[in-house]
Amino acid sequence: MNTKELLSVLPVKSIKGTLPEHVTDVAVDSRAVQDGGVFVCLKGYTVNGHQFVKSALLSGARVIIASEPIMIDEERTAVVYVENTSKAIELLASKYYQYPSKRMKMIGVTGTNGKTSVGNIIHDMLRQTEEKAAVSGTIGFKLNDILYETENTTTDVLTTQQMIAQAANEGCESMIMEVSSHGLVEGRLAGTEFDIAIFTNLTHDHLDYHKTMENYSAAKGLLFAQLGQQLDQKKFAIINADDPWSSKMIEMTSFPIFTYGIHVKSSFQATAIEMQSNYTRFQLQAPDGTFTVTMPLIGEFNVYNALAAIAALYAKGMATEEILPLIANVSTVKGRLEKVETSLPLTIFIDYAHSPDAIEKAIATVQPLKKEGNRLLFLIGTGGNRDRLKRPIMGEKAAAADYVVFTTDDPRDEPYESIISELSATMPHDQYACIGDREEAVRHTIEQANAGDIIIFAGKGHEDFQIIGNTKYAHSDANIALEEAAKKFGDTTINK
Ligand SMILES: CC(=O)N[C@H]1[C@@H](OP(=O)(O)OP(=O)(O)OC[C@H]2O[C@@H](n3ccc(=O)[nH]c3=O)[C@H](O)[C@@H]2O)O[C@H](CO)[C@@H](O)[C@@H]1O[C@H](C)C(=O)N[C@@H](C)C(=O)N[C@H](CCC(=O)O)C(=O)O
Ligand SMILES: Nc1ncnc2c1ncn2[C@@H]1O[C@H](COP(=O)(O)OP(=O)(O)OP(=O)(O)O)[C@@H](O)[C@H]1O
Repeated sequence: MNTKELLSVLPVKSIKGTLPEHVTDVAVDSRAVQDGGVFVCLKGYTVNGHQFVKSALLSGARVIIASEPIMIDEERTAVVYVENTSKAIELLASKYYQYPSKRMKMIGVTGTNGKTSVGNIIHDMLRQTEEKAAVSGTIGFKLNDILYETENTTTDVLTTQQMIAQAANEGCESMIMEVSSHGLVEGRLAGTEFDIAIFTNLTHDHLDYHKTMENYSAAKGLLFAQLGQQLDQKKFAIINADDPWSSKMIEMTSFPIFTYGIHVKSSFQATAIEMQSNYTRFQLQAPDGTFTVTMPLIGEFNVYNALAAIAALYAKGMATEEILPLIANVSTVKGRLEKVETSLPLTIFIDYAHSPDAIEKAIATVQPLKKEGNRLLFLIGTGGNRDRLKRPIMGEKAAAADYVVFTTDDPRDEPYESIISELSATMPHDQYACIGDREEAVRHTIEQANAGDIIIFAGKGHEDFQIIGNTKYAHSDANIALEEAAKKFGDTTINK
């Protein structure tokens, strides 16, 4: 790209050295710099990117964008000084990738729980219609059925623009993005023009970062503010009317709103909900009529997720009648109350619940499936070095199960003891165990289970690793559970 054109979006303080006519790439990580590229030095939480200029130069950087003095040979590499490099990359990222979000319908999903579920349900329904679509979020970046790994739920601004450009270049008509509150606050969505913004819910999580629920709600609200002010465009907000924070989100935008809910009168309202062990049926009042919806997703929380997804497709221009066969065929989302297929005399679910509300919802969904005389066993862990305030509340919610195993999730540098003692601090009954090592905890859960029992292994969902210290170790709740259960129940026909 022409260097002057790229830099034209920046409020530049000064330039030292001679700018090359063209640059080949833009990078914020010295390890990703291309020969002839630009390296932007970002001050992170852990390290200061200005320290890595040498390594960027070795990889062939021709332009350094910095806010701190850089001592280099300006003959070969120019230094562009700006006030704030984090702000600079917000402007550069979309300029470099040519504002790719304008070429697709962009659907953003925010909320404490349900982002991955709603995003993947919408993506699955669009793919059923043969529409080319991409989805990004906690599970990764899925484009044309290929899944690429990503570091965060909402990736850094440069990766975000690069993914959107890749999706647009490969002919996608739509892209669904999970939008985290961290991503919004840190400008990772700068330059992303959303057409549809969805709010799932707001409950206790991430207060280590946001401190108060007010701050947390303001962060989520940014997605709706980011719909912008060009009111001649066809944009929509889709809001869970049953959530007490819904009015906060509604206040943030002037674009038309579709609400959804079960208890409050909404544009898309579910009534007469019938829950079965492998499907859910409900009556749907939609703006274009009343319909019966049958879907293979279970639990009241999935009724909310389905309503949000139906409303998104409606806002995108489909009639509700056309959407119903799609929701009837939708696949279960990986690691979200996902049943493990096995001939063992146990029902095992793998789930991603790691907030108090998600734990409550997962247990409430599965309890009614239990037969008389059987128990629901619930294993729950939580991450180390993260929101500690939520731990006792998680324990309190987990107590609704008949037997609880408290363990760790990604303990990182935190000792097992503090994690499990805080999780179990509010247990009102004695039917529980505290086992720091997650593998041992999974095996213990199976030891405790009797034929006919139901088990939920929560917190790891789709993840196939555990982070202990700084290392990622391979870990699968399902594989360990099946191996242990096969020993106990003498079953050898494991099919996960
Ligand atoms: C607290 C936080 O948000 N941290 C994010 C941040 O990391 P950081 O500030 O520590 O980065 P850093 O390591 O100090 O690096 C600073 C700069 O130096 C550069 N560098 C670094 C090393 C090197 O050799 N060369 C080099 O150039 C880095 O590329 C970077 O530009 O920038 C990284 C790159 O974008 C993110 O991956 C990282 O997310 C970490 C992994 C994280 O755990 N974040 C959580 C809090 C988060 O964002 N979660 C949300 C919500 C999830 C949910 O809803 O549950 C999410 O969207 O994922
Ligand atoms: N709408 C919902 N309301 C409450 N709980 C939900 C909802 N949808 C899913 N859950 C529960 O929360 C867990 C996480 O769901 P999901 O991954 O869809 O949420 P998320 O917002 O993407 O989470 P994260 O931000 O951690 O990636 C699920 O495994 C399930 O237990």
